[in-house]
Amino acid sequence: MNSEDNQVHDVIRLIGLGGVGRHGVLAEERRDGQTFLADVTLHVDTRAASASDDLVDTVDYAAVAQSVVAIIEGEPVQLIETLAARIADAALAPNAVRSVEVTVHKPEAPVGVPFTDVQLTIRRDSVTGPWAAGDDAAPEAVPAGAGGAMAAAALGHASPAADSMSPAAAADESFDGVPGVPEEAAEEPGAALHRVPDEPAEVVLSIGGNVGDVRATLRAAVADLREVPGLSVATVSPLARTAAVVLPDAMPQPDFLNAVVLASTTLSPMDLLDRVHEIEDAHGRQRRERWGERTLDIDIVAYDGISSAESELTLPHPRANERAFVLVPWAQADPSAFLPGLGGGPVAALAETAPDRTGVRWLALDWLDATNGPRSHAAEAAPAPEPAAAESAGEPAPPEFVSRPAPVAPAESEAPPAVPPPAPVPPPAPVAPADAELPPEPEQSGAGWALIDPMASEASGMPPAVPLATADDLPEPAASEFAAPEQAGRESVEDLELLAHSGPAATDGPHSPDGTGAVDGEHESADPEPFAESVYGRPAAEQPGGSTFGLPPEAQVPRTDGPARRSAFEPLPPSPAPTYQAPPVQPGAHERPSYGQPSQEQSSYEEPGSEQPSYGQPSGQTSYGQSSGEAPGPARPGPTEPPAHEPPPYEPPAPPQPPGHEPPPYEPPAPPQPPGHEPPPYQPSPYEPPAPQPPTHEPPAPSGFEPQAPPSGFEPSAPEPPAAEPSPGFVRSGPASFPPADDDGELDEQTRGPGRRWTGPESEPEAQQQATPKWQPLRRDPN
Ligand SMILES: Nc1ncnc2c1ncn2[C@@H]1O[C@H](COP(=O)(O)OP(=O)(O)OP(=O)(O)O)[C@@H](O)[C@H]1O
Ligand SMILES: Nc1nc2c(c(=O)[nH]1)N=C(CO)CN2
Repeated sequence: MNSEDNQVHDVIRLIGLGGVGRHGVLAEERRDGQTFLADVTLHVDTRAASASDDLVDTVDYAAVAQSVVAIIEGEPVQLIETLAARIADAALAPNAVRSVEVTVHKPEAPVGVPFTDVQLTIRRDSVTGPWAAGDDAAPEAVPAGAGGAMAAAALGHASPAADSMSPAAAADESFDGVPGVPEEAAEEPGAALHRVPDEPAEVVLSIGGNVGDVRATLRAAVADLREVPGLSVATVSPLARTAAVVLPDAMPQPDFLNAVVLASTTLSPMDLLDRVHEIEDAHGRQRRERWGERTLDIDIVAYDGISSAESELTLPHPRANERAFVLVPWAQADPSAFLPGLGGGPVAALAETAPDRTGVRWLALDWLDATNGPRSHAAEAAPAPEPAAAESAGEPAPPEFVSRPAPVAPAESEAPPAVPPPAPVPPPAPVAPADAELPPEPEQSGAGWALIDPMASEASGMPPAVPLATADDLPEPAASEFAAPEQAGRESVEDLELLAHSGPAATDGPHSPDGTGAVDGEHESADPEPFAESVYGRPAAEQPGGSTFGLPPEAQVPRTDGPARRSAFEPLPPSPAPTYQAPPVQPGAHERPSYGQPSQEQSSYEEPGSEQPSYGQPSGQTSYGQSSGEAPGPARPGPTEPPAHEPPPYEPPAPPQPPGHEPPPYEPPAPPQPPGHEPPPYQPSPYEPPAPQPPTHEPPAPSGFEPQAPPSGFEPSAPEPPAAEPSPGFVRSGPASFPPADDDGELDEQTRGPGRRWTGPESEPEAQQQATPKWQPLRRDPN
């Protein structure tokens, strides 16, 4: 195959796709709507389809067209830039589409002078990621320095070298060739995929699933990966529960459990792909539909510096840069990780702007057993049958017995260990390095849970991350956990499984998107607070504070160490203010420039909740193109009323400050609102239950473990102004954690726990505005 073979000039054009949308900055635009049109050009290699005459070998343009119109008519956004980007994302979704050009027309824009049209054209590529919106010239040549140093990329680590490409190499990259692919790779397309590396190549794999006993499957998958000859697993990330990212107009799916595996390999990329497919198959993976429900999905996120646009193995994975369900756990495993390729960048920074970032509900440390136990082989793990798509989630797998939760097995290779960020950020390594002392066995210490702050309020001017509790706030585990750690572990696993199966509706109570995750009504009706109950092995009512010590489920991270290690929780940072006040609502305040990435919304009004990555589903239900005004499809039954004992917001006592403890890094406030832009009334998405009304309360004492610093290797692009009045704010975990209220709008004592008060936002939309997730690395107890 010569380089000519790699030049793809085929395009499918969809012209004049239109609808009435409510996009725009002005209230009238939101209220009245206007015509938007989109022209979409799909770059597709049609050779396979022309040979086979089969639709599966190309892109179904009708499906793309419908997705585009759904986006136009769907969730309002302010800017045509945003609209165009969403359309491009949808158009890029089909595997066959290599790149797209999208022109958005807004012929009725309130310009104030006679005009014919306003147009924005953007180009996006499935490999190289976004180009600058509105750049007419872009991208005949891929811009230099855009992160495409494939060969030089120190995969998995932020490094200047990894973010640079020689101008010559960049200039040689034609848009009509393979964007982002170095010249030598373009000359021999696919050749690199079959090449055995001279020395072990660093690879990043993402694993996930949402059917069956997912945690058990992922455990077994990790064990299987460890057994692959030529593959050496170095690090396994924490386990993340994530809202399913689904295709536009697709049925909602149960939440996923996701993790990332860092490894090194002497296998060629294609051989590695074959091995991971074997493991997928061994676990009952069926490929009925793209982005469908699955027992196990293993993607090769990156393979050293290899770049490939081949559809059978695209490297880096073309959507990894926008997937929080990959980026968040990856950043936890390696805070300095760097995703190579155009559209890549520091993984931690990408995670913070990923569209589905609020879909990451929690992270679990130490989710693997020490040896991966008897289920270390795929063959030994009875694959969960993948049910028909419509029924899959309705058949929860039987509870999986797990001998004990324990730390991740030791590293086996020289692949990159977790890199501790600079002080005062603690070593984030969520998994034990090879020579790490293993934490106490559960028999000695009892099962416990680490707490993190998955989503700190940015609008409040808080430090980037404020943990939620001190060790003292952790309840003692039930005696049975000490006596029968297996049982405790089993309960946790059941819970994880339940969560993965039942979706947010079952676990997040009334704040979950209605009907998206509840599969059969069984779990949520049987146990409206399964998380809290299963964590501690006793009813929530027996927990301090009447529930899981008041923490929202998203803020809880299961850990397998116990009370003996609790003292290792870091002291809290100094309180920026003596008392909490819920920060004032600042529309748009949740948006911020993130490590050099521009934030369009900063200077203009943004609708509450629009920071949500869900493309129409603000509750973390990421569904590209789902219209907020539409019914959520054939929703599965889910609870609509708040359970009586929804976990109240956590209000830990202020801990003593250690000498020399530095205050948390400064987090800037949101820019002021331009005058005259009143927020429109809040419109809950169809996936979102009615916002409960919490009472106004005095906030609790500040809590947290320690401040967070950005992962090493990158800095914010510009210094940010100080907050006028730094608010200690509250910590919340996204919309799903918003507390329920009684009929009178008050949290009752059972709900909030004795002596606890809600101090957070006064309304769900307010909470939405204040929620922007910032993930700080989980900390492993050094003891
Ligand atoms: N980086 C990659 N990792 C795994 N598979 C890939 C990759 N690039 C291309 N593929 C190809 O994609 C095909 C479909 O993969 P898979 O079923 O995992 O897709 P998916 O999980 O539904 O979607 P997505 O690729 O967006 O995660 C695979 O058979 C494989 O040949
Ligand atoms: N949360 C979540 N959503 C997804 C996932 C996944 O692993 N996690 N995988 C997909 C296709 O690979 C599509 N959507």
